[in-house]
Amino acid sequence: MNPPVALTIAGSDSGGGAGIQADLKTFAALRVFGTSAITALTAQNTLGVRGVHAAPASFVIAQIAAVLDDLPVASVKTGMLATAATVEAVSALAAQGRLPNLVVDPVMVSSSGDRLLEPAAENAYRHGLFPHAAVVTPNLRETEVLLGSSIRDRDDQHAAARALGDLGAGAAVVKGGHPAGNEPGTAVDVVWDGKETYELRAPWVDTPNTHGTGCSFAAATAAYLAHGEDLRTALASAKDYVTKAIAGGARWHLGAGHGPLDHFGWTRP
Ligand SMILES: Nc1ncnc2c1ncn2[C@@H]1O[C@H](COP(=O)(O)OP(=O)(O)O)[C@@H](O)[C@H]1O
Ligand SMILES: Cc1ncc(COP(=O)(O)O)c(N)n1
Repeated sequence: MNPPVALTIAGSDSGGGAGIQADLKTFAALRVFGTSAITALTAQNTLGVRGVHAAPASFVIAQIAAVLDDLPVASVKTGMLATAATVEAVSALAAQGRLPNLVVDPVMVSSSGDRLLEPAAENAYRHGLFPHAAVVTPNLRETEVLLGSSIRDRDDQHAAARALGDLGAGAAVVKGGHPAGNEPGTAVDVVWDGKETYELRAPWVDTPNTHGTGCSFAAATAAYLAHGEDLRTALASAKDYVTKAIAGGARWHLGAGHGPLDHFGWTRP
């Protein structure tokens, strides 16, 4: 029997914690056959990004087309798209309806603080890609950049999720994995589902090992959509999966910086 197939369009993290590597591990852990189109190589580890080498947008599209022309892709996730040209080219494919169940994680900056997106690409996200997404999943900082407003508390986080929805995505999640928006002890993400906002809540895990949390949450959402779950269920399942992977990663020490997550439950007691 065939497994469901998902496609990730993202950057490579040589350190194995985020990007394409996190996405393919997440897909495999959730029993989805993963395919990939690589937008950029990064020379990266848990401490930071040493270099970025972006692929030409035309070759990103060539990879996507090769996958779509042959395999039954049920959902698509975008991560680091690196350049405005790539955001625009992927948006054009999405506009043709070729990217089903599209989860857009608008990666801009790594957890180590390094830029992963040309500033010129921000507008292409707002007006090009977002209108074709089933769901967009920015973190607090990315949301502030995209909306040009600051998020100081939970009310702001709810208003921001709604404002992102106004840009045309089917749904929006403002992830709260960064302390500013969090009540102590809880990781709160706010979802706008097209009608109302609600919260995804999970226990806060006290750990430096959060490299790849956003990638893994978005990839898990795409994986559950590929399994046929509706969006609300897929987001709840993805939140549960990423929380467990973070809790697992808190039990190991890989690298001297922000370490990776435990995608396969290897550290489970
Ligand atoms: N230390 C943590 N404990 C529990 N959940 C976390 C923690 N850090 C992040 N999360 C969760 O991981 C997911 C990814 O969020 P976030 O880290 O904000 O994304 P990004 O990696 O894009 O910055 C969200 O569901 C968020 O609430
Ligand atoms: C290639 C690549 N893509 C994405 C991220 C963001 O990582 P995070 O999920 O921690 O925000 C990263 N550091 N590197």
